[in-house]
Amino acid sequence: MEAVGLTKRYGGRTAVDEVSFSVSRGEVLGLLGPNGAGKTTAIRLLTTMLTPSSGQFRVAGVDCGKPNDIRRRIGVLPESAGYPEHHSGSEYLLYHARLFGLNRTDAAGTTERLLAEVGLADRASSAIATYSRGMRQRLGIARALVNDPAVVFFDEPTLGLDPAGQRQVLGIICDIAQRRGAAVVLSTHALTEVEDVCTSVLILRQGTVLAAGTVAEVIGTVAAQPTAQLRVPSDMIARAAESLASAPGLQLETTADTLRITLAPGGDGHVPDTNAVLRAVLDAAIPVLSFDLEGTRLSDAFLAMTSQEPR
Ligand SMILES: Nc1ncnc2c1ncn2[C@@H]1O[C@H](COP(=O)(O)OP(=O)(O)OP(=O)(O)O)[C@@H](O)[C@H]1O
Repeated sequence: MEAVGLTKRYGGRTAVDEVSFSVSRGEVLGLLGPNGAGKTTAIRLLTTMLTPSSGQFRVAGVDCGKPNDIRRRIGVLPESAGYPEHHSGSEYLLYHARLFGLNRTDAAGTTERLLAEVGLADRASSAIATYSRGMRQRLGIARALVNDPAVVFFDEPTLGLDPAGQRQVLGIICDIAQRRGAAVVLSTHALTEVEDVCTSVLILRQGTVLAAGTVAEVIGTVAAQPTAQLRVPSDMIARAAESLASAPGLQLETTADTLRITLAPGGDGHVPDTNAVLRAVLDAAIPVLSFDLEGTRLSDAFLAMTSQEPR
C-alpha cells in the first residue's frame, strides 16, 4: 500500500497534510503522534470512510478511485466498535462472513478458524455480553479478517487492555503480518509496543510527517547523542570522572553523586561503547549504584520531536 501527498482539510483546518508513505505485505507500520495529529483521519482516508481533499493512494494494488474494491481487500479494527451483545462470538463472525459473500459451509469454516486464531474457540458460543474488553478486541480482529484481507488497519487496538491482554493482541497483530503476509497499519500511543512490533514508523504532528523509517532510523535522527546517567557514592564522584577523563568521545557533567555522560559520535559516526564506560569505572574500583541510558528509545525520539514548537 502506498500514499502520496494524502491531504484532508476540514474547513480551514488541515487534519492530514501531504502525507506520503508505503507499507509492504508482511510489514507492520506504526502510525504515531500526539492527540489530534491526524492518525484516525489518515486511517479513515485509507479505509475509504473519508474522501481525501487531495493526494493519491493505492491499497492492495487498487487505486483510491475504486473504494468498493478497496473495501473488499482490507480489514479494519476501528477505535471503538459496537457489538450485538446477545449474539455469540460465533454467530457474529458467521454473519460477517456471509455478508462478505461466503457460502454457509465456507462461512462456518472461516468462523471456526478465526475464533481459534484469536484464542476465542472455547467461548465461541457465549454471548458477547459476557466477553471482557480483551475478548471483544480479539473478536473485532477476527471480524476484520473474515475476507482474508491484504491490508489490515488497527486504530488503538490495545487501549484499555491489561498487560496480558495487550501482549495477546500484539501477538495476533504480529501473526497477521508474518503468517498471513498482510500489510498492517497500527495506530497507537504505546511506544514500547511499537518498538516490539513495528517494522517501520510514521510520526505525525498536526497532520504532517515529522519522521519516517525503521524504529532504529527514527531514533537515530534525534538521538544522535545518547546520554548516560552514572550514579556512584558521592565521595567517589571525582575519581569516577577521572577514570573517564581520557576516554575518547565522552563529555562529562558532574553533580553531587551523578555523572552525566554524553556519548558523542566520533568522526566515523561511531558512538562510544557504553560497556567500555562501565568497565573503566569498575576497573577504578568504584561501585556503580546505577547506570541509565537515555536517548536510545523510540519514546526519547518521539518526545524530542513532538515537544518542539510547531511550525
Ligand atoms: N469531522 C471533523 N471535523 C472537523 N475537524 C476534525 C474532524 N475530525 C477530525 N478533525 C480534526 O482533525 C485533526 C486530527 O484528528 P484525528 O482524530 O485524526 O487525530 P488523532 O491523531 O487520531 O488523535 P487521537 O490520538 O486523539 O485519536 C484534529 O485537529 C481534529 O480536531
